[in-house]
Amino acid sequence: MLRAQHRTPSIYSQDDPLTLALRPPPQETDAERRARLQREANAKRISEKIDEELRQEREKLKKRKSDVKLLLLGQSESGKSTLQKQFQLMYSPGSLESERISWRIVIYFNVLRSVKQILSTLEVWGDIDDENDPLLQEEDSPVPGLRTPVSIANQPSPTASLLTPGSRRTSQTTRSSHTVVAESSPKAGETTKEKYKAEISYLRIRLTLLLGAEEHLAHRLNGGVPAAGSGKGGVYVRSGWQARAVENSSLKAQWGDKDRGGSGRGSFATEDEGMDDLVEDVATMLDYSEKDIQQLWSHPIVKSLIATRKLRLEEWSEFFLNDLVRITSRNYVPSTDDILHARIQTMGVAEHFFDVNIHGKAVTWHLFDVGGARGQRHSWVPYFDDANAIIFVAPISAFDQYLDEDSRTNRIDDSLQLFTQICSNPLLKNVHLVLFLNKIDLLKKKIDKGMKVQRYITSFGNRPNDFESVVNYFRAHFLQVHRRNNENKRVLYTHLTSVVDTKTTQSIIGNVRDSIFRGYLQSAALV
Ligand SMILES: Nc1nc2c(ncn2[C@@H]2O[C@H](COP(=O)(O)OP(=O)(O)OP(=O)(O)O)[C@@H](O)[C@H]2O)c(=O)[nH]1
Ligand SMILES: [Mg+2]
Repeated sequence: MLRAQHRTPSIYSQDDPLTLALRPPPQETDAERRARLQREANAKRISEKIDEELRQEREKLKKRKSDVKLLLLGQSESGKSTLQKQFQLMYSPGSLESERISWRIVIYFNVLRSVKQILSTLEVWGDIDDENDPLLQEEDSPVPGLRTPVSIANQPSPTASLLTPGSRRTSQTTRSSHTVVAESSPKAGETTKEKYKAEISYLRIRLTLLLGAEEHLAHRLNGGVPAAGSGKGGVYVRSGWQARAVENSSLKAQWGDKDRGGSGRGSFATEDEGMDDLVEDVATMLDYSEKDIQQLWSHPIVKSLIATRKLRLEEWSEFFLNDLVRITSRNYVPSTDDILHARIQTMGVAEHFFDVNIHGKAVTWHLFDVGGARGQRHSWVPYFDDANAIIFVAPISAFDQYLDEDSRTNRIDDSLQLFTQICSNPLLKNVHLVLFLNKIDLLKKKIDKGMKVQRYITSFGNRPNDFESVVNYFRAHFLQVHRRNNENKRVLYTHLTSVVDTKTTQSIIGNVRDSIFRGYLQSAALV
């Protein structure tokens, strides 16, 4: 049999070294030949698969070139993820809907953290002796953790601090306008403080078990991996956690959640049992503990500590603690407002896609929501070179706050420094730039409460301490940073925002979308 006749003719010359190398061995047996042909066929299939993948990748890349890439940048807690949720609500409401239930774990975690924070502050209060206790004496007194006020200086360079320390040390205390009122009179021989102490100890004991769950929730949210450089608490989530939680829930539903009754009160579900068991346990315990948390939250001592700013809860604590009956109810489903107020740090960079229809043209937008803590900022850079637009989010309510990562740095100072770096970065010089001066609702509240900007930022001087003057003052500093780092004469689009406010934020998003899209069409030379 002349098998050689059936060989595929070589495209290489007989002298070609490759042909020589690939030439079958001279004394090849039938079995060897079959094995060799099988190997060659396999290799060909793999090679074709790789070629196809490369082709698809090229196609994808080509397609992605025409997509809009929008980065949300800013320090931690500035409101980037909240803004991303508003985009999601506007352009992909179905996906937010499917994630809705998975937000329970974050909201429960936020509630438990707040309760824990209240109790740990009360522990310190309990140690103060009566004579020096301002809560019982109604005297003004300095607050622990006092910091030096800062002065916005005139030197916006990428590295220098934009806020330099002032000389005066100032108390952060405001005189309490609240009088401590006991709910019932002390028993014979008992002082008001003793009575309060007894009430708090009682609540502390009753809440011990519930608070034990906080650590488990944190562990679950973190995925068991502690985050370095992510600031206070270090509880963060990586991209796609909601989808994983939803997947987990539907798996549970599919399998009938057989062992639900197994984890008794007081023992938390272990990691292997899935996310639902833990969340359901916490939900049940919250339902049981609602009255105790309510009592703690409305306790005169807690109210007084808040009024005198000795207890400084997180911004979102009040939102949840004021609505405990609803949140602790057994059938609780987070509302959209709850989701917008829920707080969990972002780790790394989370990419979200939306198809945006504008003037009859559908364009895919990639929204990159980054972790803003100092230890996270290095992960932004790989996304700079093909970004089309940036929304820089700066919380201007933060004039009295300091970074969790560095308690000496005023948060407005940090925002100004970061904005300087973004404006002056050569990789970003052609990027469409939008500035959100965010958290204006909280700024209004602080000013209405009588907080003085000058107390924290000395260069504010004797300007009127009203909302408009404060906003103008901060806006002027951001505009100055932009002007001094604007060789390309690019426009800066500025908006005053409160991104938890859906109505106004969505109208601003529409505005931003149009301006980004105009720039995009021009650069893509489509108009
Ligand atoms: N009242 C109010 N709260 C806001 C506003 N913007 C954001 N928040 C809240 O501030 C908290 C922090 O917001 P996030 O969106 O998580 O902050 P982030 O910039 O993503 O923070 P990182 O992920 O750590 O970088 C959340 O509880 C939000 O609900 C606002 O304009 N007003
Ligand atoms: Mg975030």
